[in-house]
Amino acid sequence: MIKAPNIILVGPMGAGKTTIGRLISQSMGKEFYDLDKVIEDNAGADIPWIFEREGEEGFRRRETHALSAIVQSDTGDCVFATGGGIVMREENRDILRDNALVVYLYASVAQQLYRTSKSNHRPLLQTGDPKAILKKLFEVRDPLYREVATLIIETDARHPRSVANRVLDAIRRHLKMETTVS
Ligand SMILES: Nc1ncnc2c1ncn2[C@@H]1O[C@H](COP(=O)(O)OP(=O)(O)O)[C@@H](O)[C@H]1O
Ligand SMILES: O=C(O)C1=C[C@@H](OP(=O)(O)O)[C@@H](O)[C@H](O)C1
Ligand SMILES: [Mg+2]
Repeated sequence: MIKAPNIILVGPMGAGKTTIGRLISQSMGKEFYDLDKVIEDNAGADIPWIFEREGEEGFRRRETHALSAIVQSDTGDCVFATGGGIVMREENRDILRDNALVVYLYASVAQQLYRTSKSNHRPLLQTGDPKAILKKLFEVRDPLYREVATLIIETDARHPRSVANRVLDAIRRHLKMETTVS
């Protein structure tokens, strides 16, 4: 069995990072960590509260601290789901590139909008037109997701299980290629 590195999922809000991360961790028999949950556990408060009391800057500081603490200190290889803004800081992008096999879950803005429409747990989408906000974020972040990605998986028009299977197949192909080349 080829020892897989940490698998880290990146992508916009609603791409399915939390959902798919849990599914692939079960299939791979690995621990699953959702970085947003780690941040909330560390803070003893939920993300809307952190944004409210410490601003987005305070949340980003917590996000970088959680990422570096959990990814670099981790002993076994795990599956991590990150928050959609993880790629905004260069130091986060360096940590991702240096410590993981990064999977970019691509979703169109239409799908992002549809999949986030029922949740009010995303502060960035509570203050204005969510479609316009998601579009603007996507223009800035899509190139950054591609910069750190080892693999890119399309999620539109695919059920979570189908996306998870495609992620697993792509990881297996990548790791096999790596061992044959090295
Ligand atoms: N491939 C998919 N097809 C349909 N719905 C999805 C898909 N992936 C995730 N979802 C749904 O979209 C919502 C957001 O998923 P989530 O995993 O929280 O995304 P993220 O962590 O990337 O923001 C959830 O209700 C989830 O069930
Ligand atoms: O895109 C972003 O900046 C954010 C995405 C959220 O995670 P999900 O991508 O899991 O919704 C969460 O980290 C926070 O609300 C900020
Ligand atoms: Mg999530």
